[in-house]
Amino acid sequence: MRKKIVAGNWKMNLTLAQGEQLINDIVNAGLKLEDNQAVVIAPPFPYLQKAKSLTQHTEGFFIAAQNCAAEKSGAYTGEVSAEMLKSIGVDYVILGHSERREYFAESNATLAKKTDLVLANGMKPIFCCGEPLAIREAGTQNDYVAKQLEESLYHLPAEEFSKVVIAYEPIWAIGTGLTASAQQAQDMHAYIRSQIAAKYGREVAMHLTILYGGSAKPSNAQELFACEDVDGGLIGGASLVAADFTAIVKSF
Ligand SMILES: O=C[C@H](O)COP(=O)(O)O
Repeated sequence: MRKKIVAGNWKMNLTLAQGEQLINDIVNAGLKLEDNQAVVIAPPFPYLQKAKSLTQHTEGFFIAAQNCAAEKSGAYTGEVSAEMLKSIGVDYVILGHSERREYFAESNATLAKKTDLVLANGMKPIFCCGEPLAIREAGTQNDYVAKQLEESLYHLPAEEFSKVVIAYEPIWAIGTGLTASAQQAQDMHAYIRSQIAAKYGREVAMHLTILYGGSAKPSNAQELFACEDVDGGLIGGASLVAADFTAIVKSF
């Protein structure tokens, strides 16, 4: 059975005290997760260890970093390496979020390097892809996303690729209140799965977890998660409110 994930990407929000409160509220919400369901919390770097210690005894909870360096180690002031993240117990690393691509000029080639480092350190990448509005309006979103996957991931052998989680996040839906319709999400997720099947075979594609991200909230999560190829969500704004985030988790 495919792994289902609801991941909360806090982005650059909350103080440590607020984050601690939020995690405690989520952990104590009495969520009943099935064996194939996971909750992933992605706080800012300084809170990762705290987040780990608050969640490590709760079944089905994991921690993600929001980014990592493209180099292994050395004179890169301000950077955080994959090895460092592994050493503090991080499970997943979000890579290629559209905000990183746009504001920090992360290219598909850079993301290929980051993906390799995350995998080499025994963690799982949550690899983000998705098109801007102009591409969606031009109707070329499939080609755009296919290129992102090809240039950052297709160098991986099947065994390594199988550890990757993909998050489809149409940029026009992120933080805008404009959610992709369940049909738009399903169409893209099915397309991604078909591309992966063509590259890595049906078995790998059927086991691939593909998350949807972009203004997901309690009122639309159920409809989105009911889609055959949508295996959960990467949640931004709604992950900062315990009641909203837990309601989304309950929509599995
Ligand atoms: O990583 C999360 C996505 O960017 C979605 O953010 P959002 O739920 O605030 O639209």
